Amino acid sequence: MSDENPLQPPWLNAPPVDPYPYEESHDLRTGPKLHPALDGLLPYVGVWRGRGRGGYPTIEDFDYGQEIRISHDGRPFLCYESRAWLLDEQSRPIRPAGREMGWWRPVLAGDRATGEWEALMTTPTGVMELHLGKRTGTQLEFATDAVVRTPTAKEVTAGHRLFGIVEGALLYAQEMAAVGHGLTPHLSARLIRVGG
Ligand code: HEM
Repeated sequence: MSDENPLQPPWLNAPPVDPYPYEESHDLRTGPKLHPALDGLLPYVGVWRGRGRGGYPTIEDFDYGQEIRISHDGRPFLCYESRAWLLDEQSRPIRPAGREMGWWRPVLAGDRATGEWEALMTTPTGVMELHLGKRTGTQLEFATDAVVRTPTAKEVTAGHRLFGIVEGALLYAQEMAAVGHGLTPHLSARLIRVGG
């Protein structure tokens, strides 16, 4: 065992680094060139805003607003960021709701996209879903291969998500198996492009 303090390594005296030197973008007109393996999901890259309706057998139905940003940095994966908030009857915000961060990864054969995708999606409520999916046209269907939860998270055991681009809008429907129920709808929404 070294008696060196791991928080005081000898290289700490090296010069400081410049800010992160690479670009990422949700706008295909700027930033790095989209990796060709992402071409199939090119219409998803952007910032989206819209409304959705949610529910579950155990809770009251609710309306929500949502923003989703799908971006890339030139490498063969997409970054997925979502924030949602609950809406009252006048579409005024009630409170923040689901947030999610994820990575969508095309499965490659050599350099070429196969149409199959992998996704890792994480929530601040302690749930991490690992999805396997397939693209058909601009439609993307994901189903969980595994769900990992922190000890205090709600019991989520499976998920299924369908994404599509319909007349320029992003639509999705999300089902989950949770708190003793099998796969049952939780969310569906329609978002329009507001950036990118
Ligand atoms: C647009 C994003 C989302 C919104 C607006 C949303 C909204 C809600 C609302 C309003 C509830 C009722 C409890 C509460 O008021 O907090 C709820 C419960 C729940 N949501 Fe979501 N949710 C979202 C995303 C997700 C995601 C991504 C997951 C999967 C990990 C998830 C899993 C659950 C679970 C397990 C419950 C608890 C059900 C129960 O205990 O009966 N939600 N959600």
